[in-house]
Amino acid sequence: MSGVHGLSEAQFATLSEKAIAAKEAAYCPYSKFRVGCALLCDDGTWVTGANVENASYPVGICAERTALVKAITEGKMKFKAIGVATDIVPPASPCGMCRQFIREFAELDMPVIMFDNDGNHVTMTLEQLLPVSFGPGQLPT
Ligand SMILES: O=c1ccn([C@H]2C[C@H](O)[C@@H](CO)O2)c(=O)[nH]1
Ligand SMILES: [Zn+2]
Repeated sequence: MSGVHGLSEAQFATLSEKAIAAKEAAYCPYSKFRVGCALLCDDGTWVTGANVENASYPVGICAERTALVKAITEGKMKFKAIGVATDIVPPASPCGMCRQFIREFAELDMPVIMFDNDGNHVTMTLEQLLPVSFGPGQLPT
């Protein structure tokens, strides 16, 4: 496949647009740190999410897990890429909890594409972000 990180040029452009647009839905009155996430599902559909904070701070949820919970509960279980957008430079990367959450549902070579506020991006595979990871395959059947 031609294009960027295994995605077509059009898919990459849409991932960027959707992750950046998803920031608008953030509920982050405490941190004021908006995060948007877009998932490209393997059926070609898209799911987005944003961070949703809480007056009891630890109860808040990150954009990545919001998007994944939406997708999984819509029956979308496989993903080609995940895009994460923030308002900072250089781009933020998913927190440890989200890396493990993504690990449950993604191949280790799935690209995690992080967009900054200057129109630049950094791509890492899930395995690069979470090496020597623990996943469903390690549990006895
Ligand atoms: O990759 C990240 C990093 C942080 N946050 C959220 C959590 C919290 O609402 C705010 C500040 O940490 O940003 C995300 O959603 N994703
Ligand atoms: Zn997180």
